[in-house]
Amino acid sequence: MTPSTFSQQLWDAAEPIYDAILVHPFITGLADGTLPRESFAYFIVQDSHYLRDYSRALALTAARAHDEDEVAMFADHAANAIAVERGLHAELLGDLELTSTDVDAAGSGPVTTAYMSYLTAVCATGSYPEAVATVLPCYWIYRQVGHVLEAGSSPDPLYARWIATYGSAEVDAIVDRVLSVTDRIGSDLGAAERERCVRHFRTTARYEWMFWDAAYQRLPWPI
Ligand SMILES: Cc1ncc(C[n+]2csc(CCO)c2C)c(N)n1
Repeated sequence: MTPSTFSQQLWDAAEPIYDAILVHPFITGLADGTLPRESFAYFIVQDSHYLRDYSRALALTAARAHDEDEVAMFADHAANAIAVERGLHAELLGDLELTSTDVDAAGSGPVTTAYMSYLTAVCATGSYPEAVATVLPCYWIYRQVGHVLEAGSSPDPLYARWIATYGSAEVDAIVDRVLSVTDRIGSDLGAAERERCVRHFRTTARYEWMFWDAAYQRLPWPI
């Protein structure tokens, strides 16, 4: 069956990846509280690096938009990603007894670097629809994962606090807006560009799985 909307077409292309994320031991460990603290710390440290560059990718996306509401929306989300990095992350790092010096000393890991590089490359050199498709899994997968986790929260108060951020109604409204932009763009895309968008979406959805997996393993650079 042909998907009814562009966002549905994108989601269909990445659904097996999303299903794999839900059963990944990082996610099940957050939910039942068995995730080792060291893996969560790796995640928060890497996410601090990620959010700095994700924010810049959103600013590049904003610069490519033509509709001024969309310019304002992506620019606002770019500023918000920095605010999260400064607020929630600083607080969680404090609870983990880590500082911004530790974040800088750890540097960006192999998966973080690959994911950030891909985001930056597409948002800087691709079309506006390609940029939107590339940044979308970050929003959408976190909202869906947030909802699944929110249903049972976590016996660990630190993990419960993190879960509450992404399972919120505020995140729902943000993602709904981005999805309606995606569907608007999709209505007049040619087949070749549509296919490029599907590939970008699938690639960054894969990076989302790899990001959880790297944190679970505390993956170092191999050399
Ligand atoms: C690896 C990784 N992927 C997605 C998010 C979630 N996220 C980051 S910024 C944003 C909205 C725009 O400000 C959302 C939903 C994350 N934190 N880390």
